[in-house]
Amino acid sequence: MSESLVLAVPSKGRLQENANAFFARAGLKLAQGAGARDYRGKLVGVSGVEVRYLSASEIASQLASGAAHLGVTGEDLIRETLPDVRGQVELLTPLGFGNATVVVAVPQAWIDVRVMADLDEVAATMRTRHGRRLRVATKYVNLTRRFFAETGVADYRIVESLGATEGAPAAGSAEIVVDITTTGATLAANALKILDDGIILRSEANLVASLKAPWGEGQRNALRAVLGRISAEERARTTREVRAAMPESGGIDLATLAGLHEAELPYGAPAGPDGEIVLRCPEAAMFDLTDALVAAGARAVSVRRIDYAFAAENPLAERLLTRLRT
Ligand SMILES: Nc1ncnc2c1ncn2[C@@H]1O[C@H](COP(=O)(O)OP(=O)(O)OP(=O)(O)O)[C@@H](O)[C@H]1O
Ligand SMILES: O=P(O)(O)OC[C@H]1O[C@H](OP(=O)(O)OP(=O)(O)O)[C@H](O)[C@@H]1O
Ligand SMILES: [Mg+2]
Repeated sequence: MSESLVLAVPSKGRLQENANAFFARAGLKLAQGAGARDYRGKLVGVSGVEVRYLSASEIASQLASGAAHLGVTGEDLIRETLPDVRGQVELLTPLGFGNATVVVAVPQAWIDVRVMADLDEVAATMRTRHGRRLRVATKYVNLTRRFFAETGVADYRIVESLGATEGAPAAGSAEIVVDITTTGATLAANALKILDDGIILRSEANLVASLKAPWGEGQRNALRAVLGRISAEERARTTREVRAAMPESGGIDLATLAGLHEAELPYGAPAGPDGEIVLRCPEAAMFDLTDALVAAGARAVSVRRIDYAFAAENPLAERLLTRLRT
Protein backbone atom coordinates (compact mmCIF):
# COMPACT_ATOMS: atom_id res chain seq x y z
CA MET A 1 0.00 0.00 0.00
CA SER A 2 2.85 2.40 0.72
CA GLU A 3 3.56 2.78 -3.01
CA SER A 4 -0.06 3.75 -3.73
CA LEU A 5 -1.06 7.20 -4.84
CA VAL A 6 -3.64 8.56 -2.40
CA LEU A 7 -6.45 10.42 -4.17
CA ALA A 8 -8.65 12.44 -1.78
CA VAL A 9 -12.20 13.17 -2.92
CA PRO A 10 -14.99 15.06 -1.10
CA SER A 11 -17.20 12.71 0.85
CA LYS A 12 -20.00 15.17 1.55
CA GLY A 13 -21.12 18.71 1.03
CA ARG A 14 -21.58 20.63 -2.15
CA LEU A 15 -18.33 19.57 -3.80
CA GLN A 16 -19.06 15.84 -3.66
CA GLU A 17 -21.44 15.45 -6.57
CA ASN A 18 -19.50 17.70 -8.92
CA ALA A 19 -16.22 16.01 -8.05
CA ASN A 20 -17.67 12.59 -8.86
CA ALA A 21 -18.99 13.92 -12.17
CA PHE A 22 -15.56 15.39 -12.96
CA PHE A 23 -13.82 12.04 -12.44
CA ALA A 24 -16.52 10.20 -14.37
CA ARG A 25 -16.06 12.53 -17.36
CA ALA A 26 -12.37 11.69 -17.36
CA GLY A 27 -13.27 7.98 -17.45
CA LEU A 28 -12.15 7.51 -13.86
CA LYS A 29 -14.72 5.43 -12.06
CA LEU A 30 -14.54 5.58 -8.27
CA ALA A 31 -15.39 2.32 -6.58
CA GLN A 32 -16.24 2.88 -2.96
CA GLY A 33 -15.52 0.01 -0.59
CA ALA A 34 -18.38 -2.06 0.80
CA GLY A 35 -21.17 0.28 1.87
CA ALA A 36 -21.62 4.03 1.90
CA ARG A 37 -19.77 4.31 5.21
CA ASP A 38 -16.55 2.88 3.89
CA TYR A 39 -14.35 5.90 3.38
CA ARG A 40 -11.85 4.13 1.16
CA GLY A 41 -12.05 2.96 -2.40
CA LYS A 42 -10.28 2.36 -5.69
CA LEU A 43 -10.22 3.60 -9.24
CA VAL A 44 -11.65 0.98 -11.57
CA GLY A 45 -9.03 -0.09 -14.09
CA VAL A 46 -6.19 2.03 -12.70
CA SER A 47 -3.85 0.21 -10.37
CA GLY A 48 -1.82 1.80 -7.63
CA VAL A 49 -4.43 4.31 -6.53
CA GLU A 50 -6.13 4.43 -3.15
CA VAL A 51 -9.20 6.68 -2.99
CA ARG A 52 -9.99 8.36 0.33
CA TYR A 53 -13.28 10.06 1.01
CA LEU A 54 -12.81 13.11 3.23
CA SER A 55 -14.40 16.48 3.95
CA ALA A 56 -13.20 19.37 1.79
CA SER A 57 -11.26 20.94 4.65
CA GLU A 58 -9.66 17.62 5.64
CA ILE A 59 -8.49 17.25 2.03
CA ALA A 60 -6.67 20.57 2.29
CA SER A 61 -4.85 19.45 5.46
CA GLN A 62 -3.90 16.06 4.04
CA LEU A 63 -2.45 17.64 0.90
CA ALA A 64 -0.51 20.02 3.14
CA SER A 65 0.95 17.25 5.27
CA GLY A 66 1.56 14.90 2.35
CA ALA A 67 -0.86 12.23 3.59
CA ALA A 68 -2.67 12.60 0.24
CA HIS A 69 -0.99 12.97 -3.15
CA LEU A 70 -3.87 14.38 -5.18
CA GLY A 71 -7.17 15.89 -4.15
CA VAL A 72 -10.16 17.98 -5.08
CA THR A 73 -10.94 20.86 -2.77
CA GLY A 74 -11.77 24.57 -2.66
CA GLU A 75 -9.02 27.12 -3.20
CA ASP A 76 -10.40 29.02 -0.17
CA LEU A 77 -9.58 26.04 2.06
CA ILE A 78 -6.10 25.66 0.55
CA ARG A 79 -5.29 29.34 1.13
CA GLU A 80 -6.78 29.30 4.62
CA THR A 81 -5.18 26.07 5.81
CA LEU A 82 -1.68 26.12 4.27
CA PRO A 83 0.94 28.54 5.60
CA ASP A 84 3.04 28.18 2.41
CA VAL A 85 0.77 27.33 -0.52
CA ARG A 86 3.53 27.50 -3.18
CA GLY A 87 5.90 25.33 -1.20
CA GLN A 88 3.35 22.72 -0.16
CA VAL A 89 1.06 22.12 -3.14
CA GLU A 90 0.61 22.67 -6.86
CA LEU A 91 -2.83 23.87 -7.97
CA LEU A 92 -3.05 21.78 -11.15
CA THR A 93 -6.27 23.01 -12.69
CA PRO A 94 -9.44 24.88 -11.69
CA LEU A 95 -12.50 22.67 -12.12
CA GLY A 96 -15.32 25.09 -12.92
CA PHE A 97 -17.50 24.25 -9.92
CA GLY A 98 -17.64 25.13 -6.23
CA ASN A 99 -17.43 28.81 -7.07
CA ALA A 100 -17.66 31.04 -4.03
CA THR A 101 -16.19 34.32 -2.84
CA VAL A 102 -14.71 35.04 0.58
CA VAL A 103 -15.90 38.51 1.60
CA VAL A 104 -15.97 41.06 4.42
CA ALA A 105 -19.58 41.91 5.26
CA VAL A 106 -21.02 44.48 7.67
CA PRO A 107 -24.58 45.32 8.78
CA GLN A 108 -26.57 47.08 6.04
CA ALA A 109 -27.52 49.60 8.73
CA TRP A 110 -23.93 50.92 8.70
CA ILE A 111 -24.71 53.26 5.81
CA ASP A 112 -21.48 55.28 6.11
CA VAL A 113 -19.28 52.20 6.03
CA ARG A 114 -18.51 51.25 2.42
CA VAL A 115 -14.82 50.37 2.23
CA MET A 116 -12.13 48.81 4.42
CA ALA A 117 -10.77 52.26 5.32
CA ASP A 118 -14.18 53.14 6.83
CA LEU A 119 -13.96 49.96 8.85
CA ASP A 120 -10.65 51.07 10.30
CA GLU A 121 -12.35 54.27 11.52
CA VAL A 122 -15.21 52.33 13.07
CA ALA A 123 -12.71 50.09 14.85
CA ALA A 124 -10.74 53.06 16.18
CA THR A 125 -13.91 54.77 17.41
CA MET A 126 -15.14 51.63 19.15
CA ARG A 127 -11.82 51.30 20.88
CA THR A 128 -11.60 54.90 22.12
CA ARG A 129 -15.29 55.41 22.96
CA HIS A 130 -16.25 52.02 24.30
CA GLY A 131 -12.92 50.46 25.16
CA ARG A 132 -13.56 47.33 23.13
CA ARG A 133 -12.39 45.99 19.84
CA LEU A 134 -14.42 45.36 16.72
CA ARG A 135 -15.36 41.65 16.61
CA VAL A 136 -15.14 39.71 13.36
CA ALA A 137 -16.90 36.33 13.19
CA THR A 138 -15.28 33.88 10.77
CA LYS A 139 -13.88 30.44 10.18
CA TYR A 140 -11.33 31.97 7.78
CA VAL A 141 -9.01 33.15 10.56
CA ASN A 142 -5.80 33.26 8.51
CA LEU A 143 -7.33 34.80 5.39
CA THR A 144 -8.93 37.45 7.60
CA ARG A 145 -5.72 38.32 9.45
CA ARG A 146 -3.77 38.60 6.22
CA PHE A 147 -6.39 40.70 4.43
CA PHE A 148 -7.00 43.04 7.36
CA ALA A 149 -3.24 43.60 7.71
CA GLU A 150 -2.95 44.35 3.97
CA THR A 151 -5.83 46.82 4.09
CA GLY A 152 -4.61 48.53 7.24
CA VAL A 153 -7.30 47.48 9.71
CA ALA A 154 -5.62 46.65 13.00
CA ASP A 155 -7.99 47.18 15.92
CA TYR A 156 -10.16 44.08 15.76
CA ARG A 157 -10.62 40.71 17.37
CA ILE A 158 -11.57 37.44 15.70
CA VAL A 159 -14.45 35.40 17.07
CA GLU A 160 -14.01 31.95 15.62
CA SER A 161 -17.19 30.63 14.11
CA LEU A 162 -18.03 27.02 13.37
CA GLY A 163 -21.12 27.64 11.25
CA ALA A 164 -24.05 29.99 10.67
CA THR A 165 -21.46 32.79 10.72
CA GLU A 166 -23.81 35.33 9.15
CA GLY A 167 -26.03 35.10 12.23
CA ALA A 168 -23.32 36.42 14.56
CA PRO A 169 -24.10 40.17 14.28
CA ALA A 170 -27.81 39.67 14.99
CA ALA A 171 -26.93 37.32 17.84
CA GLY A 172 -24.61 39.93 19.31
CA SER A 173 -21.49 37.78 19.27
CA ALA A 174 -19.68 39.93 16.63
CA GLU A 175 -20.17 43.19 14.74
CA ILE A 176 -19.09 41.99 11.29
CA VAL A 177 -18.29 38.74 9.44
CA VAL A 178 -15.85 37.25 6.95
CA ASP A 179 -17.51 34.37 5.14
CA ILE A 180 -18.00 32.70 1.82
CA THR A 181 -20.87 33.61 -0.45
CA THR A 182 -22.21 32.36 -3.75
CA THR A 183 -25.67 33.77 -4.41
CA GLY A 184 -25.58 36.38 -1.65
CA ALA A 185 -28.89 35.07 -0.28
CA THR A 186 -27.54 34.27 3.19
CA LEU A 187 -25.92 37.70 3.57
CA ALA A 188 -29.13 39.43 2.44
CA ALA A 189 -31.28 37.35 4.77
CA ASN A 190 -29.09 38.49 7.64
CA ALA A 191 -29.16 42.18 6.59
CA LEU A 192 -25.44 42.25 5.79
CA LYS A 193 -23.65 43.94 2.86
CA ILE A 194 -20.26 43.32 1.26
CA LEU A 195 -17.75 46.19 1.48
CA ASP A 196 -16.84 47.60 -1.96
CA ASP A 197 -13.21 46.53 -1.56
CA GLY A 198 -14.04 43.64 0.74
CA ILE A 199 -13.40 40.75 -1.68
CA ILE A 200 -10.70 38.60 -0.15
CA LEU A 201 -10.63 35.70 -2.59
CA ARG A 202 -12.61 34.31 -5.51
CA SER A 203 -12.49 30.57 -5.08
CA GLU A 204 -13.44 27.48 -7.01
CA ALA A 205 -12.73 23.80 -6.66
CA ASN A 206 -9.26 22.81 -7.89
CA LEU A 207 -7.39 19.63 -8.62
CA VAL A 208 -4.46 19.95 -6.23
CA ALA A 209 -1.25 17.94 -5.88
CA SER A 210 0.86 17.70 -2.75
CA LEU A 211 4.56 18.51 -2.97
CA LYS A 212 5.08 16.99 0.49
CA ALA A 213 3.76 13.49 -0.27
CA PRO A 214 6.23 10.68 -1.04
CA TRP A 215 6.45 10.52 -4.85
CA GLY A 216 8.04 7.14 -5.57
CA GLU A 217 8.09 5.42 -8.97
CA GLY A 218 4.75 3.70 -8.29
CA GLN A 219 3.01 6.94 -7.41
CA ARG A 220 4.50 8.73 -10.41
CA ASN A 221 3.19 6.05 -12.77
CA ALA A 222 -0.26 6.23 -11.21
CA LEU A 223 -0.08 10.03 -11.50
CA ARG A 224 0.66 9.82 -15.24
CA ALA A 225 -2.27 7.44 -15.74
CA VAL A 226 -4.76 9.57 -13.79
CA LEU A 227 -3.66 12.95 -15.15
CA GLY A 228 -3.29 11.53 -18.67
CA ARG A 229 -7.00 10.73 -18.69
CA ILE A 230 -7.93 14.07 -17.17
CA SER A 231 -5.85 15.92 -19.79
CA ALA A 232 -7.26 13.77 -22.59
CA GLU A 233 -10.80 14.63 -21.56
CA GLU A 234 -9.99 18.32 -21.12
CA ARG A 235 -8.37 18.44 -24.56
CA ALA A 236 -11.28 16.58 -26.14
CA ARG A 237 -13.93 18.78 -24.56
CA THR A 238 -12.53 21.96 -26.11
CA THR A 239 -11.70 20.40 -29.47
CA ARG A 240 -13.67 19.30 -32.52
CA GLU A 241 -12.60 16.70 -35.00
CA VAL A 242 -13.18 17.70 -38.60
CA ARG A 243 -13.11 15.14 -41.43
CA ALA A 244 -13.10 16.10 -45.05
CA ALA A 245 -13.01 14.28 -48.38
CA MET A 246 -10.50 16.26 -50.35
CA PRO A 247 -9.98 16.15 -54.12
CA GLU A 248 -6.90 14.10 -55.02
CA SER A 249 -5.56 16.76 -57.32
CA GLY A 250 -6.43 19.70 -55.11
CA GLY A 251 -2.86 20.73 -54.71
CA ILE A 252 -3.69 22.72 -51.58
CA ASP A 253 -1.22 23.08 -48.79
CA LEU A 254 -3.07 21.42 -45.93
CA ALA A 255 -0.54 22.38 -43.30
CA THR A 256 -0.93 26.06 -44.18
CA LEU A 257 -4.72 25.81 -44.26
CA ALA A 258 -4.71 24.11 -40.85
CA GLY A 259 -2.34 26.71 -39.43
CA LEU A 260 -4.66 29.52 -40.53
CA HIS A 261 -7.50 28.07 -38.46
CA GLU A 262 -5.66 26.99 -35.30
CA ALA A 263 -6.13 23.42 -36.48
CA GLU A 264 -3.75 20.50 -36.45
CA LEU A 265 -3.45 17.32 -38.48
CA PRO A 266 -3.08 14.74 -35.70
CA TYR A 267 -2.69 11.83 -38.11
CA GLY A 268 -0.50 13.67 -40.58
CA ALA A 269 -1.01 15.73 -43.73
CA PRO A 270 -1.19 13.22 -46.58
CA ALA A 271 -4.73 12.29 -47.57
CA GLY A 272 -5.85 8.73 -47.02
CA PRO A 273 -6.57 6.40 -49.95
CA ASP A 274 -10.03 7.88 -50.45
CA GLY A 275 -8.78 11.43 -49.97
CA GLU A 276 -10.05 11.69 -46.39
CA ILE A 277 -8.21 14.00 -44.03
CA VAL A 278 -8.70 14.43 -40.28
CA LEU A 279 -8.14 17.74 -38.52
CA ARG A 280 -8.66 18.95 -34.99
CA CYS A 281 -9.39 22.52 -34.04
CA PRO A 282 -10.74 24.55 -31.12
CA GLU A 283 -14.53 24.54 -30.99
CA ALA A 284 -14.63 28.28 -31.72
CA ALA A 285 -12.68 27.86 -34.95
CA MET A 286 -14.62 24.95 -36.47
CA PHE A 287 -16.95 26.83 -38.85
CA ASP A 288 -14.14 28.96 -40.27
CA LEU A 289 -12.25 25.75 -40.86
CA THR A 290 -15.16 23.93 -42.52
CA ASP A 291 -15.80 26.96 -44.77
CA ALA A 292 -12.15 26.99 -45.78
CA LEU A 293 -12.19 23.27 -46.54
CA VAL A 294 -15.29 23.62 -48.72
CA ALA A 295 -13.71 26.56 -50.51
CA ALA A 296 -10.63 24.39 -51.10
CA GLY A 297 -12.79 21.80 -52.87
CA ALA A 298 -13.78 19.36 -50.11
CA ARG A 299 -16.62 17.12 -51.24
CA ALA A 300 -17.92 16.30 -47.78
CA VAL A 301 -17.03 17.76 -44.40
CA SER A 302 -18.20 16.46 -41.04
CA VAL A 303 -17.55 17.68 -37.52
CA ARG A 304 -17.74 15.60 -34.39
CA ARG A 305 -17.14 15.78 -30.71
CA ILE A 306 -14.59 13.40 -29.30
CA ASP A 307 -14.53 11.73 -25.89
CA TYR A 308 -10.79 11.69 -25.31
CA ALA A 309 -7.80 13.08 -27.14
CA PHE A 310 -4.70 11.34 -25.86
CA ALA A 311 -1.36 12.79 -26.78
CA ALA A 312 2.27 12.15 -26.10
CA GLU A 313 2.31 15.16 -23.81
CA ASN A 314 0.74 14.95 -20.37
CA PRO A 315 0.80 18.64 -19.43
CA LEU A 316 -0.68 18.31 -15.93
CA ALA A 317 1.67 15.50 -14.91
CA GLU A 318 4.66 17.26 -16.47
CA ARG A 319 3.93 20.43 -14.51
CA LEU A 320 3.95 18.56 -11.25
CA LEU A 321 6.95 16.38 -12.05
CA THR A 322 8.92 19.48 -13.01
CA ARG A 323 8.04 21.06 -9.65
CA LEU A 324 9.14 17.90 -7.84
CA ARG A 325 12.52 17.98 -9.57
CA THR A 326 13.35 21.51 -8.42
N1 LIG B 1 -22.12 28.65 -1.25
C1 LIG B 1 -21.06 28.03 -0.74
N2 LIG B 1 -20.88 28.04 0.57
C2 LIG B 1 -19.85 27.41 1.10
N3 LIG B 1 -18.89 26.76 0.41
C3 LIG B 1 -19.01 26.72 -0.91
C4 LIG B 1 -20.10 27.35 -1.55
N4 LIG B 1 -19.93 27.13 -2.82
C5 LIG B 1 -18.82 26.43 -2.98
N5 LIG B 1 -18.23 26.18 -1.84
C6 LIG B 1 -16.95 25.45 -1.69
O1 LIG B 1 -17.17 24.21 -1.05
C7 LIG B 1 -16.26 24.06 0.01
C8 LIG B 1 -16.82 23.11 1.01
O2 LIG B 1 -18.01 23.60 1.46
P1 LIG B 1 -19.14 22.69 2.03
O3 LIG B 1 -20.05 23.60 2.76
O4 LIG B 1 -19.68 21.84 0.97
O5 LIG B 1 -18.32 21.77 2.98
P2 LIG B 1 -18.84 21.14 4.24
O6 LIG B 1 -18.62 19.68 4.04
O7 LIG B 1 -20.20 21.71 4.53
O8 LIG B 1 -17.82 21.65 5.30
P3 LIG B 1 -18.21 22.60 6.46
O9 LIG B 1 -19.04 21.75 7.36
O10 LIG B 1 -16.86 23.00 7.03
O11 LIG B 1 -18.94 23.76 5.85
C9 LIG B 1 -16.02 25.48 0.47
O12 LIG B 1 -14.87 25.65 1.21
C10 LIG B 1 -15.93 26.19 -0.87
O13 LIG B 1 -14.67 25.98 -1.44
O1 LIG C 1 -24.30 33.15 -0.69
P1 LIG C 1 -25.11 31.89 -0.47
O2 LIG C 1 -25.47 31.24 -1.77
O3 LIG C 1 -26.31 32.17 0.37
O4 LIG C 1 -24.18 30.79 0.25
C1 LIG C 1 -23.40 31.07 1.37
C2 LIG C 1 -23.64 30.18 2.53
O5 LIG C 1 -23.40 28.82 2.20
C3 LIG C 1 -22.45 28.27 3.12
O6 LIG C 1 -23.02 27.64 4.18
P2 LIG C 1 -23.39 26.08 4.17
O7 LIG C 1 -24.72 25.89 3.54
O8 LIG C 1 -22.26 25.29 3.60
O9 LIG C 1 -23.51 25.79 5.71
P3 LIG C 1 -22.30 25.77 6.75
O10 LIG C 1 -22.15 27.19 7.21
O11 LIG C 1 -22.79 24.86 7.83
O12 LIG C 1 -21.10 25.24 6.04
C4 LIG C 1 -21.66 29.49 3.58
O13 LIG C 1 -21.05 29.27 4.84
C5 LIG C 1 -22.69 30.56 3.63
O14 LIG C 1 -23.35 30.58 4.86
MG1 LIG D 1 -20.58 24.21 4.48
